Amino acid sequence: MADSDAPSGGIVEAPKERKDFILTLPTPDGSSEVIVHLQGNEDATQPPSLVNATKQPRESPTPSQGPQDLETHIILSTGSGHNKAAAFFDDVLSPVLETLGIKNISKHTTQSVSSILELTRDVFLPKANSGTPLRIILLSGDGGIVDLVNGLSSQAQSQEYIAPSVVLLPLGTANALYHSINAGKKNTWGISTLVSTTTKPLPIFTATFSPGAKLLVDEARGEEALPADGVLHGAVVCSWGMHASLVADSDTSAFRKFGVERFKMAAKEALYPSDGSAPHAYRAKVSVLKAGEWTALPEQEHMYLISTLVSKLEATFCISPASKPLDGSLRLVHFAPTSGDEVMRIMGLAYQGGKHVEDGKVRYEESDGLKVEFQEKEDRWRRVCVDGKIVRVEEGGWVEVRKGGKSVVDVVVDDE
Ligand SMILES: Nc1ncnc2c1ncn2[C@@H]1O[C@H](COP(=O)(O)OP(=O)(O)OP(=O)(O)O)[C@@H](O)[C@H]1O
Repeated sequence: MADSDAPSGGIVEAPKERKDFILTLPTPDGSSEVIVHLQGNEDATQPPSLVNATKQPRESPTPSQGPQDLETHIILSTGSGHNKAAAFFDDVLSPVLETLGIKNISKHTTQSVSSILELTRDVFLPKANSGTPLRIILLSGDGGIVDLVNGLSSQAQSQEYIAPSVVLLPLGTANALYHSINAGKKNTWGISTLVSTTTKPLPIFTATFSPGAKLLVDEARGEEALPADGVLHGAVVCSWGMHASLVADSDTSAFRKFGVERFKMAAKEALYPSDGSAPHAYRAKVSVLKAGEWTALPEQEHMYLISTLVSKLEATFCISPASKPLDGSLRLVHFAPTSGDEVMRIMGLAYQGGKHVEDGKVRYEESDGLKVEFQEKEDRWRRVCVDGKIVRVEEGGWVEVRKGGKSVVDVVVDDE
């Protein structure tokens, strides 16, 4: 999408150009290198295809430092994005791994919405707790990583706990974490990190909900209890107001097939109600935590409220330009109710490298936490988004977000 006329809600029209690119990866034993030739998709939001992967001896072999000795798992999240994880594995990843000589990988294919959480609790957590270093290659969107984080946080970690290393391959819709970690770099779809040995702890936040809050599942047809302590962990954003409503309203299989367009479609309905009324003004007492002190915002009504650990919500949608990859800072982005056109204008600035934060209507600041005490009667205005998951809070309830919490996974990043 042309930057200047981007609609709100995180929508990008893909550039219609095809670009080939070549990656050179050392084999884990250091003796050879693999030349991976990929053909970019015309639609840049869709994964590339493999032209070929060829191996050649290295001019000066380096001693083995690669990740070949680690127990490695691959997760294919078949419900993510355009449902391309399994095809990407077969057509691209599997031949590349084979040429690299990386074998003995356990492959897990999701069968349901809870597959990653169950796998994490049943397999990864016990291994990590017993001190086994794990490498997990994750083909999913942000939902996969948040399931890993919550699964690994579901019980106390042992003294021997070793945080699994996670290689992120962005096969979801928005892939906010991946695009934020790799901001300013060429999108290699994570292939460049397959043999990296550099890892960084993944910063997280905790969102604590008032009793009775429920996780909405199955296109909001069902609901599940939250963990007993009411805590969800996130690595991307916690939001309420317009952003959470757009994510929730467009999380149906009917909308999902449109990719990132789904947010735009939901935005039209939310910002221009068919009865001609103004967009909903979300009512709550909102407080911000800084240096141990809570301060209430002067506004009682809100439109947009996000607490974010990342800079980008999509490849080109920069919600927090001051956030640096994996720096652990939490930032608030907020504005009060306004017209649909104004929301479109402000959100359009986010596509211009995050210029919305310079707009007089937008509050943008670093904080240590956020508390929302809801003053809404209708359920639909009390929906909170944690990294794409939707939690409905009870009437009179609240959510409190705080940065920090024990990092339970390390993210594999490009070796320098
Ligand atoms: N086989 C499956 N059946 C049902 N649900 C699935 C299946 N595989 C994955 N899912 C669910 O689909 C959702 C995919 O979320 P994920 O965040 O990975 O992708 P996304 O929403 O397209 O991307 P993003 O969050 O980056 O926009 C998750 O809730 C996941 O549990």
